[in-house]
Amino acid sequence: MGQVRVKICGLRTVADVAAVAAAGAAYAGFVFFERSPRHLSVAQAAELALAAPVGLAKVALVVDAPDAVLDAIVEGVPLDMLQLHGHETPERVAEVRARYGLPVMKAVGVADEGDLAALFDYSTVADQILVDAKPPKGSALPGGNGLSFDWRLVAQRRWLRPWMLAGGLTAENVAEAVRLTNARQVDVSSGVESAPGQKDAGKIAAFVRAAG
Ligand SMILES: O=C(O)c1ccccc1NCC(=O)[C@H](O)[C@H](O)COP(=O)(O)O
Repeated sequence: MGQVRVKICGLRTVADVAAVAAAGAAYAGFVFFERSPRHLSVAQAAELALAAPVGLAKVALVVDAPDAVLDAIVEGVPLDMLQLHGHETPERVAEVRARYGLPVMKAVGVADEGDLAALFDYSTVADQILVDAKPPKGSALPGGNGLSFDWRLVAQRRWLRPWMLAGGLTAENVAEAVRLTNARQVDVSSGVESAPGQKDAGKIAAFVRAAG
């Protein structure tokens, strides 16, 4: 594993999990959002999670999920972290942490300076922060859109909790993103795909190498 910890999000097959593990990524992300081409059922995610080697952290991504949905995911899938990728309030983040006893990563969309205060607010309650590009208005997906934001907005910033940089990262630009922001963790989905929802083992390996 390199110095920068990598999360590959939106895995759909056991072969994806094997590719992520072989590349040396730290986290594997499973998406539970029906409109996404990366959506998994609880049974599908359980199969992938059970195929993950020790040391690869398994993250379940949900969007404004009610307790009943989270209950089913947490009961059915062996997990290491929950990622909240909707409009969950800081109070909801605290509630989810307390209810499930799992670390919670809150995704925060960034487009301009005005979005930075939310990063601080969530860093007081979440275990980690995912600093992602804000989805364009009317976008079908709250994340996984392959769009970057201006990395200079978060360059060299510090928050109270560990954070990951996301949004439009690829093997070609991740080293520059890390250099500019000093991110110690990065997250990618569409940048390691050959088509929406189709992970590419070669792109995964190249991305993890390039992240450093
Ligand atoms: O990936 C999805 O389909 C998705 C659906 C609903 C909410 C969030 C989603 N992805 C979130 C992620 O963690 C992505 O890895 C992150 O937004 C970066 O995506 P990309 O710009 O495609 O690398």
